[in-house]
Amino acid sequence: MLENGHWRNFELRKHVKVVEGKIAPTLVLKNATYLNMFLNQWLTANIWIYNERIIYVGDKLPEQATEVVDCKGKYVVPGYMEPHAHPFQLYNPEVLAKHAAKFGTTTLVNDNLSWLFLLEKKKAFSILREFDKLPVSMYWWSRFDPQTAMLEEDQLFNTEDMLDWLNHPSVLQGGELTGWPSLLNGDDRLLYWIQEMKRKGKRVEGHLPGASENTLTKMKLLGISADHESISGEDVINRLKLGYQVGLRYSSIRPDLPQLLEEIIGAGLTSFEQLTMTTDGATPGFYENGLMNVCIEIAIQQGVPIEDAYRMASFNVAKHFHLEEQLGCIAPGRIANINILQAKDIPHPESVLAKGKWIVRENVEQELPSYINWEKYKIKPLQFEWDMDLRDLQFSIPIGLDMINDVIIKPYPIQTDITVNELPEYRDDAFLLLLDKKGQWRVNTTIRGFTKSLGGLVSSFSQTGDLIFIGKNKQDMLLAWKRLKELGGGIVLVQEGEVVAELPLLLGGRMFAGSMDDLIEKEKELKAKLLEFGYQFHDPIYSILFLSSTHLPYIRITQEGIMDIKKREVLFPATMR
Ligand SMILES: Nc1ncnc2[nH]cnc12
Repeated sequence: MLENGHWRNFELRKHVKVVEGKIAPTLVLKNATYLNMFLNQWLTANIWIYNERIIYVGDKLPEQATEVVDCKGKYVVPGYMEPHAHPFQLYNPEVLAKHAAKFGTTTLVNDNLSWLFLLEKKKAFSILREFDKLPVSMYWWSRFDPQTAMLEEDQLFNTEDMLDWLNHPSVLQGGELTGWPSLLNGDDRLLYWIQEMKRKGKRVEGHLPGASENTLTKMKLLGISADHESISGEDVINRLKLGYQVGLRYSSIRPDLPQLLEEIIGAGLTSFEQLTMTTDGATPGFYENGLMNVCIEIAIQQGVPIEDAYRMASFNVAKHFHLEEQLGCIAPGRIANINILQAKDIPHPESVLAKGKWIVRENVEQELPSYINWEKYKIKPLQFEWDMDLRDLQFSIPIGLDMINDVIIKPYPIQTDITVNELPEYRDDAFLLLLDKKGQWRVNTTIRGFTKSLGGLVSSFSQTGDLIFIGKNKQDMLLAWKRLKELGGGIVLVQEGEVVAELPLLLGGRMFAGSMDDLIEKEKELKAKLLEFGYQFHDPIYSILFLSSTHLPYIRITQEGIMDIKKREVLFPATMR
């Protein structure tokens, strides 16, 4: 069995016997025109697979094989790799992996932040092992900071645990480093973690939107390997120049890939070796047609040479993470993650193999079992042993949160009377409350731009797992809370005393327990309702998630209180209940 990308000695001996004709391959892809990454050419060969591994690629055919598939006239490429997944965006990592695999993305390199909030370290490591059983290759990051102001940050981020995380064989990178300002300001603990990561030969991902040449240079000196925050061709080229690996983003909040490619190609760039593409944790609806297959299609359309388009979503990713002996190419010894295409320039595979297992076969999806027993990890519907009431809905502070776009928020002086039970529709303000999931504290303010008329929203999906309430009407907000408790977590919308939309998140209050297709439908309904009630932007799920995210400007609502991001100062502390 494949464990962390390695096989046991006796299995390696067996693999050699397959080449010697003493053991039959489990699958042979005959007459396959495949993209050879080392020659950067399409070659024709027979690809022998034994269980999870590619054993032989060449002219010979075995005397026997369990299964032979004739690939004449087809094109065969390595399974696609998403280098930068946030696998907890309403979906859960298992469901995301299965969905991605249907479209040919069979490796995900995943954010670990939600594990830190959901499970203590031992349990988290145990669930990571369970993820090794998926046919999709699942790797992880090790975050260095919670990207919010937390009351008990040291419990999640301390050197002892960090060293265990960065030593973990499934962990390929540190970061993404959203807390880079404190690194620049002299945080030597952070620098130590980064250096340890680099000593292990692993990468460190930056998070450097808008960084100047000066900042990019300093971050390189401090150990940052890569960055995916470019929003212009110039950003991309500035990063490439300094030796960064650059991720071109195509996500629900920043679908920049087409423009980035147009600009870098326009600027004369002809080498794509240092580039990857990422969907950066898009919200479910954005994934309707897949992940990296969609990015490759865009790259081809924008004029990237076809071979480079595939490389950006496979071999370049593997090389960046030092995985090229295992993934990202079709050659002996690699994990059998392989896509079969009907044409070179159509990256949407008609057949997908992951660890040698059919995920899709001639456009027919294969049934996959459930691999993760969430109950075992006590990741289940939320239960609240406390209640809330009108006393929690007291608003008096003078500063509110003004949404500039999906994720940028500025402070504003509140000029509306917010001591009332219902805020009038002709004022933009809505009540905003962050309520401790354990019922100990609360932070009350207002928000502009999220809704014009919605009575009440509650969400247990949030950065820290605490509850976010937004609404115009206190009774509707209380009813939303009541429904959330009945459901055991999720997002609930109430209008004039009626629940008008709900999205149950029964796995720890932050992840959907059903299929990706159902989730996509539910998210669409929720979004349509929010637009109806005057949500002004594109991605309400991200707006909710990032309300507490201190890596974004200018003001946030956190466990500590209302925070001024630039000054790193709590403007109005949380109230004890
Ligand atoms: N920093 C971040 N945290 C969580 N989800 C994200 N999606 C994109 N960036 C993210």
